[in-house]
Amino acid sequence: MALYNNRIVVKVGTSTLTNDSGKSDLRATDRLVCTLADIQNMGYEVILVSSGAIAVGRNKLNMQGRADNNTMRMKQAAAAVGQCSLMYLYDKFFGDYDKTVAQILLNAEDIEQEEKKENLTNTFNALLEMGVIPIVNENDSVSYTEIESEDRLFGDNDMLSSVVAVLCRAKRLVILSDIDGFYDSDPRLHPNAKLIEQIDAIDESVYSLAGGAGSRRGTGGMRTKLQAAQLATSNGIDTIVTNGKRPEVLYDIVRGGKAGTLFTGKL
Ligand SMILES: Nc1ncnc2c1ncn2[C@@H]1O[C@H](COP(=O)(O)OP(=O)(O)O)[C@@H](O)[C@H]1O
Ligand SMILES: N[C@@H](CCC(=O)OP(=O)(O)O)C(=O)O
Repeated sequence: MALYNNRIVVKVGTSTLTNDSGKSDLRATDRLVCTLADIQNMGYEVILVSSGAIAVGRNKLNMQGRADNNTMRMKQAAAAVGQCSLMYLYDKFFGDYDKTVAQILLNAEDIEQEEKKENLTNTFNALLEMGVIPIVNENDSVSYTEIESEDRLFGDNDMLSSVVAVLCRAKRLVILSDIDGFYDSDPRLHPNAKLIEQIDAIDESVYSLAGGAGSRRGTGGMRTKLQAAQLATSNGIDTIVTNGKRPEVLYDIVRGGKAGTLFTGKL
């Protein structure tokens, strides 16, 4: 089935939305929101997949010092609180640019069942038709796949964003990270690492260049981004990994320009 040429899915990670002390990075969030609102004004349909619920919730609950900080129940509790705060912030910032947002929380089962999948697609399409910006996250409080595991198909918001892009038949998926793109080795460990501008086939040799998460706040690292890119590109969706600290590159990206690393879509 054909892709929607003007539809774009943007995924943003915790490391872009929060600072080193775990608090919301308001300037980064506002700049991202402004760019997305502007892109929508230019005639594009925008879906945002946003992480950050656990980090924001932990901060709000002052959980940093707790010994049980990392237990599943505490992470899920933090997500329940943080998801509220995150959406409050998005609603407020997008509202400043005259935009309406919607919250969609998903689990793997929601995509696996044909009927649920169809309902979900209809909801996305109806929202986009009305000019609403859907904001998606995994429903962390009832499912722990992405909190717990980096290897599951649905195990990370990188993968979730790819699943959403396929479901909504978006032309492009942009994964905003805390780094400029995909390098020939992890730049945090190898300072001479070189950015790869374009990858046309994601095979074992590409996977062998990817390492794990860079910050305490990020999860998955480049490996989950490659898995996400593999699913999206095999459905014809161009996938771009670039730095969330410069959301303005999205203006170029929607027009087909280069930024970060492009994984070319093919059917
Ligand atoms: N080949 C690679 N190229 C770029 N970054 C890599 C590579 N291998 C591992 N990484 C790490 O992946 C991190 C980005 O992923 P992650 O920590 O999950 O953050 P986020 O979810 O915010 O994108 C980078 O900061 C980097 O340290
Ligand atoms: N669903 C979790 C995020 C999990 C995740 O994939 O995080 P990240 O690596 O920052 O994109 C949350 O909202 O905290």
